[in-house]
Amino acid sequence: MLSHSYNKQRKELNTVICACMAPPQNLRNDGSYATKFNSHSKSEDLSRIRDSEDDSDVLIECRDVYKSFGEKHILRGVNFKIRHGEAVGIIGPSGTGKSTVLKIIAGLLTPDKFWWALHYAGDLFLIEMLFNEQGEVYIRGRKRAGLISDDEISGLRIGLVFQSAALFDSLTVRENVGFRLYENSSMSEDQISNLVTESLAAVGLKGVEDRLPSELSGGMKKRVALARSIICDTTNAAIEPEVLLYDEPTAGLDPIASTVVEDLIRSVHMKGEDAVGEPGNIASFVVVTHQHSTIRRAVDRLIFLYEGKIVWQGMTHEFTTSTNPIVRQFASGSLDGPIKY
Ligand SMILES: Nc1ncnc2c1ncn2[C@@H]1O[C@H](COP(=O)(O)OP(=O)(O)OP(=O)(O)O)[C@@H](O)[C@H]1O
Repeated sequence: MLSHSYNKQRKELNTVICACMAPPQNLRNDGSYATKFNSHSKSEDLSRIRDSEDDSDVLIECRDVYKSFGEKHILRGVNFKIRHGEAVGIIGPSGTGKSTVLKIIAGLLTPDKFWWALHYAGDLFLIEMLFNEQGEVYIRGRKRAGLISDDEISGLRIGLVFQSAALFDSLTVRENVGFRLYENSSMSEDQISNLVTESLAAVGLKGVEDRLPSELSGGMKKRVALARSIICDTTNAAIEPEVLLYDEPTAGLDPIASTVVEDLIRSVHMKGEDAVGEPGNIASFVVVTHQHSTIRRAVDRLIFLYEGKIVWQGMTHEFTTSTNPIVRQFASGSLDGPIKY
């Protein structure tokens, strides 16, 4: 039974949650559902994937993406591809635009090269504005034209798991986890409730369905957010390939809780096995993180963002042996080097 708070606030919350987590549906223009991808074998060499000329397995591509906030030019031509089956980390100094990249991929922000500057000339303030090319985001080879409501983008669900877990305080865990299905599926409350319990079990939580977020620890909240991001409509005929974007999933957690979350992220990936022994349903994932343990444990490939550009890409094991001075300084935490604070 849904709580009074749920019914009272569902309209307002639906607006928010659609922006935060409801990904584009898996419908093609002709109304049919997109088909499943071919899976890569577990032993596939990711460096070969990275260097492959064949782009048929590219799920997301950022091509020369720019983003400014007023006079702050944050992204200055970002290029990378995320392929089916990949586990990718985005790292780099604070304020370099990592979260901004995730929000652009998720459709919460659009790339732009619009900026303004305020000049003072005599008694006058002059505002200078400039529009220019903005770069492009491609989802399975199709250019994203607008924000997340853009119906043209189909065939790939993209979920963003926020650093803060972003649970709705007045809703129970069940309502938080099942929100997307309560709003967008034809499933009964009982069916959704069963799926919620399954999703919670997949992330190692039991018997918390009726609790409010305020009754959970920080680590439990992150797990609930993860359960919310992996729940899917089982009455939907097609299994939708899905990409999850995690924004600093282990920030603020103690080392053991971090390990739990890092393993959970791996477990819901298609190459992993969740807490109840089922294969994960996440095709690829991208993690923004500052934590070395998360870099080592949760991802296979790294993208290093610095001053709005990608300055290094490599496999995780190459990170600590890189001769790139920016990467070396970041990996060692040294105050000496090209990165200035
Ligand atoms: N909506 C916004 N309006 C104005 N400035 C913004 C907005 N979002 C981000 N910024 C600015 O853009 C810059 C990059 O922010 P972003 O959160 O992407 O960095 P980050 O690399 O994820 O940083 P951190 O590692 O500290 O989380 C920061 O200077 C931030 O203040």
